[in-house]
Amino acid sequence: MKIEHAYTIVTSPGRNFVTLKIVTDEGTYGIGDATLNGREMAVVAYLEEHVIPALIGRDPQRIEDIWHYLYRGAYWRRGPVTMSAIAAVDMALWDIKAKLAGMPLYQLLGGKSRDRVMVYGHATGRDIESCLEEVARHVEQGYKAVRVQAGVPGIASIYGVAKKEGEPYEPADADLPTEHVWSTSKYLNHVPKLFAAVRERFGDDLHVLHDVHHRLTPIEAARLGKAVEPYNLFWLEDCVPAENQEGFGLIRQHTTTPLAVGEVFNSLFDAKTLIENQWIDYIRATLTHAGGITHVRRIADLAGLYHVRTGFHGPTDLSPVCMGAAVHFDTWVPNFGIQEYMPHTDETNAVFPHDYRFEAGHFIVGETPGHGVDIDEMLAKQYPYKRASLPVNRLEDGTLWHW
Ligand SMILES: O=C(O)[C@@H](O)[C@H](O)[C@H](O)CO
Ligand SMILES: [Mg+2]
Repeated sequence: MKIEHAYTIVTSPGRNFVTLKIVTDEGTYGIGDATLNGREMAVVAYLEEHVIPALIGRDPQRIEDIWHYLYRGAYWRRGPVTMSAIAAVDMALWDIKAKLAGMPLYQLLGGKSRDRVMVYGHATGRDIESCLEEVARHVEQGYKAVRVQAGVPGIASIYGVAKKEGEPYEPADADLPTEHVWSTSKYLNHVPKLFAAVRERFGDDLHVLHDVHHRLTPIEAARLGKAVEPYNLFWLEDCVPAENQEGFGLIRQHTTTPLAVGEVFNSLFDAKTLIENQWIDYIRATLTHAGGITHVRRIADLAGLYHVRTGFHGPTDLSPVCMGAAVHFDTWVPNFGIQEYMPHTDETNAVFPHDYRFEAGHFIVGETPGHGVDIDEMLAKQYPYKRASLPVNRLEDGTLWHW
């Protein structure tokens, strides 16, 4: 069996998605998600110019060999563009292998470790009261876990909170990056009040999460972790940027609030020190950005040795292809923690028909052979690419510098 052709499909049914399709000489095909929010076309060029020509004629069943061929063959190791491109190939090849076996992907990985996977949704609001209403709406929909992000008095707009009341939070900006003004002191004073209000209204059982979006220093994050301890967070996410991994060691000395990190990681080596030192509790690397199933499986295995569980990134800026593959992975992986879930728009769901489903705060994996997600290429053509970016923060005096 040979890879006969492969190509990328760029579509924007509400936001941009990049999909790689690999077709074998026997007619079986697989698809992989290659979406890198705000840098989409860099991955398209990487795939089209460098990866696809090297795939033609190879045996699609040799997933492990192709992974190492692409990783080592690039010479320039790691990086989000490279690893997203490799991930898309890997996801498509696992899709093909599972289709050839006539099995849903989770069966190839080792079968079910659980019947359903818990997800968390996003509640955001301009202020505490409107945020609590959004939490209530999620609870009514059956969610057992909710990420809670509210506006802060004195900060005009905050990344992570919906720009318009009642609309879902959209991570990307149209066109070029917007700039936000950030006040660490106002934020740190406000977050404990938000979680006090959440516990007061919803009681002890609801799992609550919070994302800091890399905006604090280690000692500031330590203070926040301590301050929210009474409210028993499921996790505190990306409380500091993770390039300085020892920063997590400092945070750890001060708080028992569980820590999650890794949505911007693209390899095992970004997570290795954090895991081996038991400085984190949840690893958020995604299949799409960290080299696909073949590589994320290695991260999960290392994590399992140190009691670190998975909590994969699952925003709207990853396509249903990634979500579908992730639900199979989550159903199998022994050290599963939770899965993030931001529902896609109806337009996106129509372009990417899929068989995973949401039920009572969980995802239920499908039984279709492969990862269970397809793409309607005719429909995809109706939504041309639009440039998008992620915003930046400045401190109140205009300073952009912030590790
Ligand atoms: O809030 C989150 O963790 C996500 O919205 C990420 O910021 C986004 O997916 C980046 O592309
Ligand atoms: Mg995040």
